[in-house]
Amino acid sequence: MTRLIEQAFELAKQRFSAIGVDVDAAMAQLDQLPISMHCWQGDDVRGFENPQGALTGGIQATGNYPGKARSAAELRADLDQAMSLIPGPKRLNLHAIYLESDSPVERNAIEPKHFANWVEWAKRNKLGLDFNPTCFSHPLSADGFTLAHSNPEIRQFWIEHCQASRKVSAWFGEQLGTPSVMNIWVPDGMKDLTVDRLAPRQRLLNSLDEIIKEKLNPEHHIDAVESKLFGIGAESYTVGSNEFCLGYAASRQTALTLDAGHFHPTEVISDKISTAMLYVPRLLLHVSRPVRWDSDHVVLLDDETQAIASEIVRQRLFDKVHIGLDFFDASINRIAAWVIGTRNAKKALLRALLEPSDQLRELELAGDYTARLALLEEQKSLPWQAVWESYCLRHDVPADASWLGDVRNYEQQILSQR
Ligand SMILES: C[C@H](O)[C@H](O)[C@@H](O)C(=O)CO
Ligand SMILES: [Mn+2]
Repeated sequence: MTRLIEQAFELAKQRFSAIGVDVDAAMAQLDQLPISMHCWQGDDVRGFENPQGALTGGIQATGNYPGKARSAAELRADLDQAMSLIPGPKRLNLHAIYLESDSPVERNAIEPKHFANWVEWAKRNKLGLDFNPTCFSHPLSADGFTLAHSNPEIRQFWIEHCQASRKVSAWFGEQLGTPSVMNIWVPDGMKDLTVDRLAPRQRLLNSLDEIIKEKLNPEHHIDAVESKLFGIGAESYTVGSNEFCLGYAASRQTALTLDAGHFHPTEVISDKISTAMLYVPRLLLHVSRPVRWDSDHVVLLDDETQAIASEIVRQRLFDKVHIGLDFFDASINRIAAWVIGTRNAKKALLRALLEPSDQLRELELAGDYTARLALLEEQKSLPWQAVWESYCLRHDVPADASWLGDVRNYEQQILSQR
């Protein structure tokens, strides 16, 4: 098998070289593009603060596949398993509710020490960490408002949670030598007709200003804000809309988070990257798959995932776009969900890196749209898969679907005992 893969790779290399693509350079670039895997796929966004509590905030993990992680140690073991089947660099994106403590800790009192095991694990596995305050699944978010709440005490509680989260995030960056991107997403919104659409937005803006006012070292911590169109129970009005977050990120020069599931069904974030990059210093992507709505299905190697990857590569946005995933599927093996989604995101990046972008750009500039379309379509069937398989072998992970056997074994031996 290995010999066949290497032979196919050598032939593929020649085919790509014939269209001016340096395969070794493409693979080297892929090695510089970590994907931040989201911890919350492993336990249906429950966390370890109050795992029995309800998941609120208008998001939902549907399905009841057995074997979800019940503790941070189990979640780390599951991540180890998933990561061993995904080639190349990875990061982990943590939510505040994944803290570890012997006694209850209020959200506004979280500290770096509550995440010490995660940092140790990340060091051992040479991973960067990213972070998120958790502004949902809590009694003080029960009426659908947090940072935009009309009650100043509740608002202050969430401001303090986000401020405490920034300290945790900056500590991750300092400990691991790579900045932690901290994404602020709030579920604030209204189910029905909303009379005052301005005041909550004014309050959210003031809260965010309060949160980011302490300057932190950008080598350790990056602030990002994530917009949304609607959530379950917040169908009519979302305080942190796209316009709100784009305006906020542009005026405060924070990063902007674009989630593939947070727009109208025919809108795509691949087309938003180039606009946003004109106004904000950085982007965080939540690569996801909406099916009819923000359903957070496992990422496929589909047209939009490819378009997102192509946009990053064509515009050489390697240092400005942070790639994260955001899906939570509880209807299939959760580890397989991570592996499928992350491998697909990486395949899309590799395919984008194997594109003769300069040639295509020249054709476009010359107005030769016929050749542009012809080459774009022909390149889809170039032997990128041979390069992918060789890339997997170099990283000592299964090149083909045989990774599923590893997941099945783990399921039998570990998950079935939970
Ligand atoms: C759990 C995440 O913070 C959440 O999915 C958020 O990023 C989001 O996309 C909400 O719809
Ligand atoms: Mn998201």
